[in-house]
Amino acid sequence: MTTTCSRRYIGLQLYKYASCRFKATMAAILTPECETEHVKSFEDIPGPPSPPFLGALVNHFPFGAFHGKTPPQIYEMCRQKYGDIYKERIFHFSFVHLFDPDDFETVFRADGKYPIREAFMTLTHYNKKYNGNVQGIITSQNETWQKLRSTFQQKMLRPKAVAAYFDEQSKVADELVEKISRTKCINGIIEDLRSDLTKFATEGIGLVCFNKRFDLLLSKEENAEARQFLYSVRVIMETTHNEFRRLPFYKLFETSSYKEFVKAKIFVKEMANKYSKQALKEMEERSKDGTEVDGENGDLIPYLMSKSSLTEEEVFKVISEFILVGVDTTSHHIAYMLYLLGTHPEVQEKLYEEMSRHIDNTLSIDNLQQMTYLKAVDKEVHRMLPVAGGTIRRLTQDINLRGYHIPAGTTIAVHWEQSMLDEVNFKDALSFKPERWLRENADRKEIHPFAAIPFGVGQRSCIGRRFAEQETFLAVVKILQSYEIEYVGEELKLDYGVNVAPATKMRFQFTPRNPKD
Ligand code: HEM
Repeated sequence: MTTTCSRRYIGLQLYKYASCRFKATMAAILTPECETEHVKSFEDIPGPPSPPFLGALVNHFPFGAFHGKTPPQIYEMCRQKYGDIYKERIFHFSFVHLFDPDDFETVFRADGKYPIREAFMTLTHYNKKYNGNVQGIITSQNETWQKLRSTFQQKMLRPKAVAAYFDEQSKVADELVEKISRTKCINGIIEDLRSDLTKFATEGIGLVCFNKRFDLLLSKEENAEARQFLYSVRVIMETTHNEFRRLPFYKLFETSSYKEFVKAKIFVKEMANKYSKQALKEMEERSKDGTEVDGENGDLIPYLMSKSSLTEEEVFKVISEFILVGVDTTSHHIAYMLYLLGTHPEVQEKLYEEMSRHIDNTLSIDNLQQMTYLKAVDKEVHRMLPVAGGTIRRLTQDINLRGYHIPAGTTIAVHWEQSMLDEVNFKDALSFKPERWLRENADRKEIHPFAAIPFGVGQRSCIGRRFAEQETFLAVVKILQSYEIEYVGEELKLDYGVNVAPATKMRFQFTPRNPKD
């Protein structure tokens, strides 16, 4: 009885909290007319000099204030100077930069029916020019985006659909462990784990997209297609990043870097098409045996190609996007998790103890679900070393932020990388403390729900999240089952491209838990 009452009480408090927040947010979105006179204009928002035409881009030129600085250094510099909101103009686009979780909440709640995120401009342009303007989930907007998103989401975010890949992903994780045991030198050291983690994540995407293995981890034969594929992904990501802060000459004529991009894109597209068709053929075989194809038995893509209202071109497009955004994100995140575990032996030991308590012989989905410390470690890794430092939204309606009027059409940059390391939001923010995420920790309630959102929020948040989590958990748990790990490389440096990548070699020492290994 007491428990029921206290649950009701907590429920009521949560409801009050949520409705208060909602009212406050709505007030920020829709300011009554009588209050608008106190609202400052968009022009009043402070920010770095943005001279005509090039705008704030000039700050990145040699002798400019931002030259040679990393994006987080630039954001921090501007934040110190202008506060928790500042604006800059690049060409004719205005960007408003935000750092406070309350403001993130206002922006995401104003997302509307079709949240707009205009990133990957080179890809959008490529699709217009070379792909009959068929865009994927990442590059499309409005109704087109909604149609793609809702069709894929129905299957990709369902636990059952993700669980269907567990056994195969588990085998890939075993191969990663085997690869580590074959590669490590006599003293257990692997000089750089990054390429094996990329191969591991590529296998993961191969499974999700085509139910196919590329055999990249253990095969002794050189796989030329895979090599070309990995190279192409790199070219696409690098060009996408580099072109973002350049004049978009590629729209007028094909610059040499854009030509490379197109070549790489065509390669990925052809590969995606080839394997999608193979997967479809296999599905047809399975259907003949009477096996049901429902998109939840590891047959997601063939299902979408044959049973959804999407065209083959649309499905292929989305698949090639998954390949682009699903490999580096997951592999970098696993690298960061191993890095933080490898530099915090006490956390590693606590995680290993939890694993020993939950896993008997073979690792199952239920085991993973029960491991609360593993999930806390994962969250804390995302907080300290996020693969994506933030996201952007183009406002679909006017809002007020921090007393300023922000008109619809403005692009907002939400910098959660800064909010996640801010002492205001997290006690002892620069320390790796997974315990802060445990339910029994009273401080957890103090964490603002929008302060750490590494997969984004709302309808436009990451659609591959569950796959990425399952893959990460499998890799880390299986490695720790066999080895105690220590990071023995140089101080970690980061490379800020489309994703935040480890720029230093990921050098680890693997000490077998069982001395015979
Ligand atoms: C650790 C791994 C990953 C991280 C941290 C991550 C993070 C993100 C973030 C921050 C966004 C933007 C969210 C927003 O704007 O609100 C996003 C979008 C997206 N992600 Fe991921 N992601 C990961 C793995 C994956 C994987 C494995 C896939 C594919 C299987 C994937 C597919 C996508 C897609 C398609 C979108 C665009 C969604 C849309 O626009 O509707 N991601 N991801």
